Amino acid sequence: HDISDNYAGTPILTPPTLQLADLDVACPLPLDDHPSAWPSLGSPWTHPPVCESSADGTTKYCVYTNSRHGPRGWSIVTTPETAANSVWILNQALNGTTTKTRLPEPPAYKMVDVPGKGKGLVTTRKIRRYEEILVDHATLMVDIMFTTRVPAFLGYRLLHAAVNQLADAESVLALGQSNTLARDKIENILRTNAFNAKLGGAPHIALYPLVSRINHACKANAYTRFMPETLQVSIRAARDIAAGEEITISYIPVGAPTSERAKKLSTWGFSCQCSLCQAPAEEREASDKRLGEIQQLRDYAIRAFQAGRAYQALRFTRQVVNLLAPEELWPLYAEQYENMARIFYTLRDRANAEKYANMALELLAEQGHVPRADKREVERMFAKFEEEEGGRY
Ligand SMILES: C[S@@+](CC[C@H](N)C(=O)[O-])C[C@H]1O[C@@H](n2cnc3c(N)ncnc32)[C@H](O)[C@@H]1O
Repeated sequence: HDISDNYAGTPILTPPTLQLADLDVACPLPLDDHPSAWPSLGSPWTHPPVCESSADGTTKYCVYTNSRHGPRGWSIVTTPETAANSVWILNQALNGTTTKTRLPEPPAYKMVDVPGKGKGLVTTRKIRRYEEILVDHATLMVDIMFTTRVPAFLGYRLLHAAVNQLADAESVLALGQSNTLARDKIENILRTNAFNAKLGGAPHIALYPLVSRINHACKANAYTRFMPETLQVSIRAARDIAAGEEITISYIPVGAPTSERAKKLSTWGFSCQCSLCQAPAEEREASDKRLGEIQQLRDYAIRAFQAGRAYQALRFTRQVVNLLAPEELWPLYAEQYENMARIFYTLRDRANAEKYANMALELLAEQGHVPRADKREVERMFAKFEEEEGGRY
């Protein structure tokens, strides 16, 4: 167990994992491209599946499309089993779950050309901290194993079918393509824009065409939140955002110094034009020094905690908290408060454990990660500590 492994710690864009709940629904039988399988009465899919086999012949991967799902249609490239296990998403939509988020009209954002970055989204009015700016649907999802197991030229055929069968293929085809490794247009679009996600318990990549227009910043003013029950992604403001300001998210976990950031961002094939990456050398050095110190103290705190030196862990964690504000590391507060709660909990200091658990939960609730901060959520957090640290002290 790792002290940083808590539910505040979801990285901002190194795309978080969407874990679909094990729902108790009747599973349709896996459907593939066998001639007897289509037309299929009452099929959840609007097109007959198109399939290819893995190079070793052991696994079939198919394209499944429901062109009426969401604003642009939904295509998945996956195994017949995962597709069968994912039909409940479509049922959820029919039940109205997906449409319950009503965002104010007109939208609070618009797409513009941003010098040096291609397209980007800017706000059309002032946005309050934690306010929801937009909600987007997964439009294309691809099993990660498919990308390595099916021979490339056959794989590209399926990817193109998956996009062409969408109601709005253009929303995908028009996306940025800045990856240097890709040999195919859709592969490039996926490499430039997709998030990691889980579908039916299996790792997939997922494309959210509107979210994909949001550029990266090291001190981002917005963050992503996943809604596993609908596979939607919501973008919320991390701080107050002025009208006309560009909306940004961090593509990598926050808090890394310049050289580490450059290395992580190099997979997107761009040299970062965010304010911190472009800051004068002295400013960048000062920031790197603080970020290095924070990284080190977070590490010390974990090690002290794991070695049973709780008071030392507490001291390091307090120092971390004091260093977060100058670097605008807002996403890390809830995580650090939760760590404080965890340490006090293992020290059997119930009053302080509750105080910090509440501080963490209030932030998480405000940010939309948990439904509310109340006694039940505090008890859930403590039960998690008990499970993870039980018997350690
Ligand atoms: C997910 S897309 C973002 C939207 C993209 N600008 C577009 O025109 O569709 C990622 C690509 O945007 C560009 N980009 C994103 N953030 C950037 C930044 N901070 N500086 C420069 N380019 C950036 C890079 O080309 C990157 O590969």
